[in-house]
Amino acid sequence: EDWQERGAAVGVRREVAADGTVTTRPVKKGVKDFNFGQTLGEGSYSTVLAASDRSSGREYAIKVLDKKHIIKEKKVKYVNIEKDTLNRLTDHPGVVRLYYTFQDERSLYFVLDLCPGGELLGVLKRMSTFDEECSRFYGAQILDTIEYMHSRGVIHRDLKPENLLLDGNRHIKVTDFGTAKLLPERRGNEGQVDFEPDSTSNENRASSFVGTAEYVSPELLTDKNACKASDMWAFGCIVYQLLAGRPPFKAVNDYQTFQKIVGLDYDFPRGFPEVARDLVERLLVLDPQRRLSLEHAKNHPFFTGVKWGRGLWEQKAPRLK
Ligand SMILES: Nc1ncnc2c1ncn2[C@@H]1O[C@H](COP(=O)(O)OP(=O)(O)OP(=O)(O)O)[C@@H](O)[C@H]1O
Ligand SMILES: O=C(O)C[C@H](Cc1nc2cc(Cl)cc(Cl)c2[nH]1)c1ccc(Cl)cc1
Repeated sequence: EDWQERGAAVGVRREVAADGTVTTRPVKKGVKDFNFGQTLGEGSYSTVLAASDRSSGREYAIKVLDKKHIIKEKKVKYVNIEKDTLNRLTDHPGVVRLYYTFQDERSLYFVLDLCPGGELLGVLKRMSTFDEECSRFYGAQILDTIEYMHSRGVIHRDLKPENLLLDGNRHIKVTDFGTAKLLPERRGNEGQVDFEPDSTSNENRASSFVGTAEYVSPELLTDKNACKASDMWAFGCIVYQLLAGRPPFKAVNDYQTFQKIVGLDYDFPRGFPEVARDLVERLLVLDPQRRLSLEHAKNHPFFTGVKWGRGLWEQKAPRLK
């Protein structure tokens, strides 16, 4: 497919100044501004291609969505949520960056950070399990990014190793925000009690299921309400999976997996490090209000020695062993 044939379109360049102020300048970016390369992967409604900006030479991943398919599959809402969420999460190294969006008569385009390391899931499968040092490093980067997302009023709702990509330095980039929940943007979301019901109340909530069976929180299964603590549940499942090589709740089908979750039916393999076991046990708590908070998780002994903040993102990723 020759991507150059498409028309140019209006995109928005967002600039974040040193003091964090974000200015958006409309720049005319379109298909013609990029050289498209290999296909990096396919989603249900998307193709992701490597591409380079013809003027700067800079490399990106461009996610291309077919408009007809999006409309037919009733995914317009998800695409616009993904765009709005990525536009809210512009200044953290752990979130995949959205540089431009544009469209032409046939497709929508997201110009994103290129993550040449692929999915964390793929790396984990090749390694079978991560050792404690690697699990601590990746666990810390994921937790640091969850803290940032929550501070910006974003609940991801589908955290899982497939949605954790690795950049050129093998650092984490969280992606796939189409099913995120955006809390109303208020100054400083911290400490905000976010048990406010979802935009649609229970009875007329679209019963469309959010999330992926193995990582979905019990509260989403029982009262359909996701909250920030739901991301902490998924985080607990991910830490368990890094060290065990499989998620804690996995059965022959989704229904059986749900049964295991609501029954807290899981156990640790022999040799699972005690300090990590304690962290996971405090995260995989059925009552979201009794689940380990983000702050307490950061201070848990499993993360002893982690330099939180900028240092975490400037250090070399540990060799995968
Ligand atoms: N920024 C990126 N850099 C490199 N590869 C990427 C990037 N974003 C996505 N990919 C890869 O492209 C593939 C498709 O990703 P995409 O987000 O379009 O769909 P998906 O979310 O994986 O699938 P679905 O839409 O069914 O959930 C994925 O396998 C992912 O590994
Ligand atoms: O906010 C904007 O810039 C405008 C549009 C909004 C938008 N226009 C659409 C047209 C179609 Cl056919 C489908 C979707 Cl999901 C559409 N979303 C847009 C353009 C590009 C991308 Cl990647 C997302 C949304």
